[in-house]
Formats: sequence, structure tokens, C-alpha cells
Amino acid sequence: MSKHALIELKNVQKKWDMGGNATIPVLTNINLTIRAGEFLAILGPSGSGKSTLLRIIAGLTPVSSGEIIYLGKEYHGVNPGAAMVFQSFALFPWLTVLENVTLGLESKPIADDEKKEKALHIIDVIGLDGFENAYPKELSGGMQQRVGLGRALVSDPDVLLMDEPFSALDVLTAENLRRDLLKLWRDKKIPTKTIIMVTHGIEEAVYMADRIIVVSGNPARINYDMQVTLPHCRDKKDPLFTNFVDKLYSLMMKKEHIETHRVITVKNREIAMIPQVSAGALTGFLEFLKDLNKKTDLYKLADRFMMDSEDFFPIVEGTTLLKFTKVTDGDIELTPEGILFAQASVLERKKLFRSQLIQHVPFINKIIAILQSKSNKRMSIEFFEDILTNSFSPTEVQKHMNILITWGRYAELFAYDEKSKQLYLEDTTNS
Ligand SMILES: Nc1ncnc2c1ncn2[C@@H]1O[C@H](COP(=O)(O)OP(=O)(O)OP(=O)(O)O)[C@@H](O)[C@H]1O
Repeated sequence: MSKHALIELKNVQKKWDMGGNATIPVLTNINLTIRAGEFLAILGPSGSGKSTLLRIIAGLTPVSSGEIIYLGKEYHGVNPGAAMVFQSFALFPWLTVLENVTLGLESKPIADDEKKEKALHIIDVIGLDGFENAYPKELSGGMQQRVGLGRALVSDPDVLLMDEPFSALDVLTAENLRRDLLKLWRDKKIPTKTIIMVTHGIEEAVYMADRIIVVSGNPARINYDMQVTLPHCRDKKDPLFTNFVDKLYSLMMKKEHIETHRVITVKNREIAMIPQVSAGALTGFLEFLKDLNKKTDLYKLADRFMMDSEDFFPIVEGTTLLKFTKVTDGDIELTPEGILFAQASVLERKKLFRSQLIQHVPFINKIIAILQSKSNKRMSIEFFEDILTNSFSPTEVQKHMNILITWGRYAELFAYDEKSKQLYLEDTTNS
């Protein structure tokens, strides 16, 4: 065991079994040593496997191969030293605050009185004193997440695992809770040795964590592992802070991150997962960049739109995939095609969009070729979904088709007939 290691992951791989012989590899070659005293944030593009990694550490998701070691011992099943906080709070509405928190001790071999005493203590620590008998629906979102935290902390876990714990809260509430949790942790008011948090928020990661790993790729691996050496309490306006955020944005917008969505190959043509963003959002973003009229820091733009990277990156990815924008070193700028698009009339935009789609999204060509080969220029959507099914999960197939249809319709290439569940060629295809 490495010195001071609390948890070690050795050569961990995860593949999802999709039935039959089909598997989807999600994580590969994960080697990670998590030490006591660390606050680790896990960042990565949407769908890269961050939650899967967290659930593997929690022992809630089994690995396909590799070892997970806690305090020097390999474990299978639930990690005895870990407790989890979920984005959705996951409280039982019919139980009071006290009862919900006490649930965190359910599996512990201690007397009921002691359980109650421990629960009351942690309720006090997390700032919910006086709300012991309230029900979740009587509490604000922030207070509900405090209950979620209380339930996780009541068992004095060595490792607190948090899956986007603040993303369902409004900005101010999230800010308060982040600050309070950090204070509890730094002042050692909770005995938790290590916190591991999955987040989409680059700024949130830099604000809270001492170490950040970035997972990405196809399948995902740990591509960056860095220490955040800024002293607490961190000031988000401090240039050292903003530089760190900027640097992370640059890393995360590198080609290998934004273009490593799962790719499948059909007759030697690659099909990559298409960013989930509507043609309208892409258009608005390009217009905005045109008005800015200069290369701009991505993180400043995300800030300006008050967007999390989860919502912001797909827009950036969509415009770079279609070569309307170019990203270098964390800065984004319009390409000549992007400038043309932003200046064009509605009809010209559709033409430009069509041409970029045909050039840069191979699966669009496949759809068109198949529709053209049919005498009625129609084909059931299931046919296209089947092509994607072996390599994408059912939800992803759905999302993929929805976006392809939205983009195809905007470009007036093809459309979808809800009634017959068929894609059909628009007249303009041959224009
Ligand atoms: N139980 C499952 N069965 C099959 N596929 C799954 C399952 N759970 C997750 N996946 C797939 O595994 C991939 C990684 O999912 P995961 O939720 O770990 O990613 P993530 O990085 O946390 O995503 P997000 O940032 O969107 O929350 C996704 O493609 C997802 O659809």
C-alpha cells in the first residue's frame, strides 16, 4: 500500500454489458491513490464516466477488472468507510429530518439511543438544530441537502463521496453550503478524512478541492491529475484563482477532450456522439461571438452566460465540430465560416449549416444516402437507432437521434414524421 493511501484503484476498467455480446467500455486503466486529508474533485465531459468512477469507489458499481483497495484491503461490494451524498438529496419524504439522518446509521451495530444522540449531534453540526422533527417538504432545497449531508456524515465515514451535490441548488444557497462544508472540514468539526466530489463546475472544483483529476476519452481515463495549491479561503476574483480556472478550461477544451466522445465505426466511417445542443443555441452563440469580435477566454464566456460547463461545453463543442469556431489554449474565436454564418440571412445560414453538417458529421451523410436509396425517400427511425444501439446506451441513442433530427431539420436536409416514425428527405436535399 502506498504511504498514507486511504483508497487505491489499480488498473480499473468498467464496461457496461448491453446484452448479447455487446459491451460499452466506459473507464479504462484507472490508477488512482487517494490519501487521507485530500479533497479531490473529479471533472470531465458529460457522460465521460465521473459518476461511474465515484460509484465504483463507493462499491455501488462493480468493476469489470482491476482492484479497489481501502486501507490496504481489496473490497468487493459496498466500501465500509464511505458514505454518499446525491445531487437529488435522495431523502425519504415520509421521514423526519432526525429519521432521515438516523438512516445513515442503519447498518451500524449500535443501540438506538446512541444512534439518536449521534444524529442529533450531526444535525446540530450541519446547522439544522431545531428542524429535527420537520419533514423534507417543509425545508428549502439547501436545507434538504444539509439533511443529505447529515445522513452521510452521521456514520463518521472516512470518505465522503459527493455526486454534484450543489448542482440542484440556486447560486446563493449552493455558495453557502459549499462554504459551510469547507469550514466544517477544514476546522475538523467532522472526522471525515477525505472528500471526493464529482462536479461539472470548473470554478467549483478550484474553489473547493486540493486536487483535481480530469477524466475523458473513449473509454475514459485520468488525463490530468493536478494539485490546487491556492490557500483557503479562496477568493474567486483573485488573479491566481482565475488563472487556475482559465488553465483548466484550456485543458478541458483540448481537442482530445472535446472530440473523444464515444465513437463507433460503421463501414469505416466514424460516428461520434454529437453534442446535445439545439441549432437555435448554436446560432445564438455564434451571433454573440460575432458581436464580441475577438478571441475570448472560454471561462469568461461561461461566466457571462452564467452557465455550468455541463451546459456550456456542448455549445462550444457543437460549433467547433461544425468548424464555425476554433478553440486554442482556452480561447475561442470564429472561423471564416463562423463569421459568414453570423452575418448571413436566415436562408443563407441554413445553406451554410447544411454544408458544414455534410462535411463534418459523417452520420448525416449516411442518413441521406439511405433515404436517397429508397424509392419513397423514407426510412423508419428504428433502422438508424439500430446502427447506434450496439455502442450507445438506449438514452444516448435517443438523444443522438433527437439532435440529428433537429440539426437535419434546421438544415432542411431531412425531417421526422412522428406518425409513421420515419425519417424522410426534404426537397432541398438535391438543391
Ligand atoms: N447502469 C448503466 N448501464 C449502462 N450504461 C450506463 C449505466 N450508467 C451509466 N451508463 C453510461 O455510462 C456512461 C458514463 O456515465 P456516467 O454517469 O458515469 O458519466 P458522467 O461523466 O457522470 O456523466 P454526467 O456528467 O452527464 O453526469 C454514459 O454513457 C452513461 O450513459
